[in-house]
Amino acid sequence: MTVKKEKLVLVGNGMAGVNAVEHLLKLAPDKYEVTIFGSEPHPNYNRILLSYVLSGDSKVEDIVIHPYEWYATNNITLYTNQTVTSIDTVTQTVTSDKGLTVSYDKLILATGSNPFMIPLPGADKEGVMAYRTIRDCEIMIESAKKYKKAIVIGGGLLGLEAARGFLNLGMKVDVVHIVDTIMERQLDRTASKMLQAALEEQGIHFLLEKQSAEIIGDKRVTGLKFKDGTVAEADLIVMAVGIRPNVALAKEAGVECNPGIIVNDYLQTNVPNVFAVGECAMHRGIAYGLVAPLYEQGAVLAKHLAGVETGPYEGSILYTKLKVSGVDVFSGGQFVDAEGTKAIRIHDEFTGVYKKVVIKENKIIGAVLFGDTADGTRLMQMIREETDISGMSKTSILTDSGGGSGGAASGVADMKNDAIICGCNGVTKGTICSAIRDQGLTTVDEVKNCTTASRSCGGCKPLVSDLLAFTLGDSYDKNAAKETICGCTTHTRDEVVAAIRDKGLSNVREVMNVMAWKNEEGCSKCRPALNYYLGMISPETYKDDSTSRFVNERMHANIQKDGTYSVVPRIYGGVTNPTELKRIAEVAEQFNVPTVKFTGGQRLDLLGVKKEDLTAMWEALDMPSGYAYGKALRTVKTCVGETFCRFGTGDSMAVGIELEKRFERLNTPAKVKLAVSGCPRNCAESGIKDLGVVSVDGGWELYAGGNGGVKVRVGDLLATVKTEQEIIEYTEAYLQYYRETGKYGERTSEWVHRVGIEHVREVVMNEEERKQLCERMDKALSVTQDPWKQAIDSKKIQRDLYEVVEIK
Ligand SMILES: Cc1cc2nc3c(=O)[nH]c(=O)nc-3n(C[C@H](O)[C@H](O)[C@H](O)COP(=O)(O)OP(=O)(O)OC[C@H]3O[C@@H](n4cnc5c(N)ncnc54)[C@H](O)[C@@H]3O)c2cc1C
Ligand SMILES: NC(=O)c1ccc[n+]([C@@H]2O[C@H](COP(=O)([O-])OP(=O)(O)OC[C@H]3O[C@@H](n4cnc5c(N)ncnc54)[C@H](O)[C@@H]3O)[C@@H](O)[C@H]2O)c1
Ligand code: SF4
Ligand code: FES
Repeated sequence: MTVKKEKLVLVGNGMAGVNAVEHLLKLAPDKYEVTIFGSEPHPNYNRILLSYVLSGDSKVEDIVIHPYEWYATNNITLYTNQTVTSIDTVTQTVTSDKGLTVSYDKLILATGSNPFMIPLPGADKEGVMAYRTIRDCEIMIESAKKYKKAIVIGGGLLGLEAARGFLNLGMKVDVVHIVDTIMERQLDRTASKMLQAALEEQGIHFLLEKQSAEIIGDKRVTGLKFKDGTVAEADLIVMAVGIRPNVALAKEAGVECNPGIIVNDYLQTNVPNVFAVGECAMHRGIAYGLVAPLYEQGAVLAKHLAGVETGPYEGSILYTKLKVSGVDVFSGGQFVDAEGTKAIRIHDEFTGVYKKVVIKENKIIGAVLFGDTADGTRLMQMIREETDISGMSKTSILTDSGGGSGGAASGVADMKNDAIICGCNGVTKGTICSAIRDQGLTTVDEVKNCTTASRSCGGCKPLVSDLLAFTLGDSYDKNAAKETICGCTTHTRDEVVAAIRDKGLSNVREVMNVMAWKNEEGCSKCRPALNYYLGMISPETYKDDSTSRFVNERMHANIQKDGTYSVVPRIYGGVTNPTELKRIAEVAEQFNVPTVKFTGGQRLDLLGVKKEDLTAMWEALDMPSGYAYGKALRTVKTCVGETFCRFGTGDSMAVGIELEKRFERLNTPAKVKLAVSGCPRNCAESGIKDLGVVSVDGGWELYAGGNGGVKVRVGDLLATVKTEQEIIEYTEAYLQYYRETGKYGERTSEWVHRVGIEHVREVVMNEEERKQLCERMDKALSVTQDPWKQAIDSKKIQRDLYEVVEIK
C-alpha cells in the first residue's frame, strides 16, 4: 500500500529554507510532497558568493547551489519569480501573487531579510540601491561600466565587500560610516584601525563619523549630503546598513513576530504546522544574519519534520570572516572587554598581525584575529566546548604568526575529530578525514563535492587543504590539484576521453565502473559530460543515454520558470516565407500560445506551452526542431547580403542557410551560434559568434571564438577563404576540432582562449588534418535524426516524457 505523502510548502527559495529541505529529503525522502515558492527568478543560489561575483572572481552561474535539475530529480515543484502574498492558517493554504493557491500540511517560512534603507530625502532617486540579490549585483556591475564614483553607506561586512567589488570594477569608492571604527560589531578598535589602513592602501576612501542627511541630484543621484553640511559626490549609492527580518507575510497571517518570526527550539511558530527558519526567524531573542546558525536551525527543523529524534536548537555562537578584501580578518564570540574578562593580546607591528583572545573564568569567550586567522577554527572550537585553559600557556592558546599553511601551523593535527572545520556547513574534521581516506579524495574541490565543506563562504578552504596534507602526507600536492570532471571522480576530462577511446568503453555506466567512479550513480555534472564524450567518440554506434541529459535536452524544449515550455522551430538562416509564417501563426492560435517572440538569433519563439501540448504542436508545425534548448548548433544569423543590400559583396543568406542545413542537430560541447554577414559592416554580428563569416573583397573571412553573452569576446580571425565550398570545409574542421578537444560545457570563446587561436589555426589550415576532421564530422552528421519527429512517431516517448500524470 502506498502511503499518502504529506504536503510541505516552503516559502522562500533561499539559503536557509532550501538547506533545511535538502536535509529533510535525505532523512525522509518519501514523507513529503514538496512545493517551493521563491520571489527571485533563480534556482537556489549562494548569496554569500555574490561578493565574489561582484569582485569579478565568479560568474552568476557558478554560485547556483541547486540547479533546476535538482528540484526535478527530487520531485520538488518549484515556482520561481512567484511571491506568496497570503497564508490562510485555517484552511492551511498559501496563495501567490499570480493567484496560485496551494494547500499544506506543514509550512516553512524562510523569507529571509530585507535590507534596511535609510529613509533619507532623495532615497528614491535612480542610482540608490541595496546589495542583496543577483539582480542588485548585476545592476552594480552594469553601472560600473557607465558611472565612475560610488558611495557605500555602512562600513560593516556587506559594505566593505561591496566597496572592494567597486574597486575591482574600476570605480572610485567612499565608504560612509556612522562611528569612527569600521566593522565595530565584529572588531575591536585596534583591529578595526588596522583593517581601515589596509583597505585605504587598496584605494577605498573612508568618511567616518558621518551622518547622511540627504541624497542629492535630479532624476539620478549626484551626491550625498551630510548633517555637518558637507557633500560627497556619487553617481551610485549602495546602502549596507543592516537588515530587518522579512515578516510582513507572517504577521498578516497572525503568526507572532517581534521583530522576527518567533520560534521555539524546534523552529515552531505560535501557529500549528507553521515553522520558520533563517534570517526571518527570531529564536530566544536573536535573529541571525549569517548562514552557519541558519544551517544549524535547518538541521534541527529537518529532523523534527522527518520524525527523527533531535535535540533542541539552543542558539549559535557567531563568527565571521571578511571576504574578497584579501585581508585576513576573523571575529568570533564575545570579543569586547567587559567586567570580569581578561584578554591575551599579540600585536606584531612588523608583520601586521594582531590577535586578541578574551577570557572569562578560565574559558575563552571570544577572539579577534587580524593578518593571520589560522587560529580561528581552533579558538572557535575552544569557545564552543568551553575548554578550561587554566593549565595552558599563552603560546599554546595562540600560535605565532605565519600560520595557515601546512597542517601543523593551523593545528589541524591536534584538533579533535568532532572539531568543526567548516562552520557554514557544520562539517567536522572526522567527516572530512574519513571522506579523504574512504573516497580517495585528493583536492579541496573533491572534499567540497563530497562533504559540502567549503561550499559556502570558502573561508575554511585553507583548513581543508591542511587536512588533505595531514591525511595524505607527502602524496598531497597542494598545487597539483587537477581539474576533475566533478567530485564523483578523480579523473580529468582528457583522462576520461582517453580511457573511452583506448578501452573501447561504450556506455555511461561502463565508464563509471571501469574508472572507479566514487559515486556510482554519477551526478548532474558528469553524466551529461560522459554521454557527450561517448557520442562524440563513436557517433555511429553509441546509443544516446537521454536519462543523462539535462531536462531541456530530454524534453527537446526549454522549460520556463513557470513550468511551461518554449517551442522554437528551425528557420534556416532566419529566412522564412508567408506559408511558414501562416502555419506558425495558426499553431500559436490553435494552442493558445500566450507569447510569440523573435529571438536574438532571428527565430520565432512560442512561449508558455503546456508540456502535454508539445508533441501535438510539433506535429502541427511540421518543421524541424530549432534546438534552442541544446548543446548543439543553435542558429545561423544572416544579413540580407548581396541579394538585396547595396553594400553586399557575398550571398550571406544562401551561405547561412547552407551552413545551418549542414550542421543542424550537431551535438557540441556547449551551444554554438553562427553568423554570416554580406560585407564588413557586419549586420549579422559575425564578430561575436562561435563562428562568424564575413564577405570581403575577393572572398570570405572566418572568425572563431566570439561571444556576445556574459563575457563578451570578439572572435579571432581563423582563416580567409575564397569559395563558399571552402567556408563549409573550414567550418567543418573547426567545429569538429572543438567537438573533439572542448570540455563539456565549454563555449568556443573559452576553448579558443584556452588552447590558443594559433594552435586552432594551425590544425585547421593543415590540409591533411582538415580532411580527417571533415571525414569524422561527416560520420557524426550522417546519423542525426530530428528529435521532434522521433517524439511524434513514438507513443512510448510521448507516454514517458510528455503525458501529465495526476498525483493522487
Ligand atoms: C553580498 C552578501 C554576502 C554575504 N556573505 C556572507 C558570508 O560571508 N557569510 C555568512 O555567513 N553570511 C553572509 N551573508 C548573509 C547570508 O547570505 C544570509 O544570512 C543568508 O542568505 C540568509 O538566508 P535566508 O534563507 O534566511 O534568506 P535569503 O537567502 O534572503 O532567502 C530568502 C528568499 O525568500 C524569498 N522570499 C521572501 N519572501 C517571499 C515570499 N513571500 N514568497 C516567495 N519568496 C519569498 C526572497 O526573495 C529570498 O530569495 C551575505 C549576504 C550578502 C547579501
Ligand atoms: N563576510 C560575511 O560574513 C558577510 C558579508 C556580507 C554580509 N554579511 C551579512 O549580511 C547582513 C548585512 O550586512 P551589513 O553589513 O549591512 O549589516 P551589519 O548590521 O553587520 O552592519 C551595518 C553597518 O552599518 C553601519 N551603519 C548603520 N547605520 C548607518 C548609517 N546611517 N550610516 C553609516 N553607517 C551606518 C553600522 O554601524 C554597521 O557597522 C549581516 O547579517 C551580515 O552579517 C556577512
Ligand atoms: S553586412 Fe553588409 S551586406 Fe549585410 S546587410 Fe549589412 S551592409 Fe548589407
Ligand atoms: S566556513 Fe564557510 S564554507 Fe566552510
